[in-house]
Formats: sequence, C-alpha cells, structure tokens
Amino acid sequence: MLSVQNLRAAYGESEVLHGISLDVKPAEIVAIMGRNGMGKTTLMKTLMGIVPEKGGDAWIGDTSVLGMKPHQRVASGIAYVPQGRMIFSAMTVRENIETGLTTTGTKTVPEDIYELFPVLLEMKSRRGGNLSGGQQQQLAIARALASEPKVLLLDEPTEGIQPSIIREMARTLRRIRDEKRLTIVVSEQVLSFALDVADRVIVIENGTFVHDSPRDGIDEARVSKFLSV
Ligand SMILES: Nc1ncnc2c1ncn2[C@@H]1O[C@H](COP(=O)(O)OP(=O)(O)OP(=O)(O)O)[C@@H](O)[C@H]1O
Repeated sequence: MLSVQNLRAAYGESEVLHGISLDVKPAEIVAIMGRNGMGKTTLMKTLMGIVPEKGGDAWIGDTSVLGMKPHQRVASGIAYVPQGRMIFSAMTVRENIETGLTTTGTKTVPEDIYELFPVLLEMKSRRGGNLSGGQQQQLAIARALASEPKVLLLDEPTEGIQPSIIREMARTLRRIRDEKRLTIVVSEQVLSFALDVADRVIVIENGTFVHDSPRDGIDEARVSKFLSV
C-alpha cells in the first residue's frame, strides 16, 4: 500500500535521508524507531511533501506522489499526525476535525470517528487548547482520519503522554487498523509502545535503515541498544 524507493532528502547541502526503501502492506503497522535527530520526522515530512524529495519515489497504492503538493498527497490517501500534534488551540474539537474533511467533499464528521474517540464527542464544543495532551493526540488522529486515508503516518505520538494513555493509544491504533484496514507507519522512541502496536519494527540511524524485524521473534536487546547508544 505504501511503497518507498530509494528516497533521499536534504536541508540545503546537507543530505539527511540517504536512500530509504520501505514497503508497507495494507493493514500493516510499522514502527520506525531511532534516537533524536536520526531522520524520523524528515522521513514523514518528505512523504507528505513538506520537505522536497531529492531523489527516489513514493507510492500510495498505484499512485506515485513524487512532486505532489501536501494537499494533493492527502487527496491521494496519505494522512499525517505531526510531532507535537499541532491542533488548532482556538478552534473547537469539532472544527478541528472538520479541517480534515476538505479532501472528502463531506461537511459533517463521520460518526465512526466519534465511536473511536468517545471523549471527543463529549468535548465536541470545547476549544482544542483546553484538552489534555492525550486528548489532543486523539484529536490529531481523528482529524487525520477525517480525510479517509489509506495510509496514516504518526510522528512520535507518545511524546509527553502518560503511560496509561499510551497503552490505550496502542489499542486504538490497532482497532483503527482492523476496522479500516489502514496502513500505519509510526515513528517512536518508546520500545514498549512500538512492541504493543507494531507488526514490524525498523530502526533508522543517520538517515538509513539499519534493522528491520517482524514484531514476533524480535531481538529486543538489539533494538534497545540502537536506541540507547
Ligand atoms: N529544518 C531543518 N534544517 C536543517 N536541518 C534540519 C532541519 N530539520 C531537521 N534537521 C536535521 O536533520 C536531521 C534529522 O532530523 P529529524 O528531525 O528528521 O530527526 P528525528 O529522528 O525526527 O528526531 P526527533 O526525535 O528529535 O524528532 C538532524 O540532524 C537535524 O538536525
């Protein structure tokens, strides 16, 4: 469903992604793990067209998104929950979710989004800025789902979130995958969350994938070592 071939990206003269290749199947969840500054956010931003690709290609199903603007990529079926959530603080919960509807042509928030996140239904009329960190993360995911994506990218969704809420988030993401057959790529530094949520774990170091393992049978010690060095 998501196919990335030899993707490269740079900030000015400094290349940060050195030829990333990745295939993620429909309804598969992949966690991309790596320490700060290894290139996780740059990979997501490049897939969304926020950072221009310097080489390579990326496909959503049969569509190459190469050279597309971010909104065209969203229309092609890829959605993004950025690091730090980036919800609109002054807008209500409902209005925040509605900003995700622009590519679908519908005006009202689909019921199933509130079924996944009942707390957002309760808080529909509250301002986004008044929600807790965990609730804001749910809101950011709900907004991304409103564009009816085939592929969902989440950049460090556990950052600044309490452990009990992190476990619930893993359950919710797996439920979304099961119900919507969504392909999910999540960048992470927390190994326990990655092991809870993902079918496959990949480690990125200095803009290159250095380890790729199915969740079952993963060498946890080896992955931890990559994250702690
Ligand atoms: N706007 C930018 N301009 C120049 N260099 C940047 C920019 N954004 C990131 N970088 C550099 O690119 C490299 C990869 O950064 P990136 O943010 O993708 O890492 P990350 O793995 O997501 O880290 P974090 O966990 O801190 O978000 C780092 O060396 C970083 O300093």
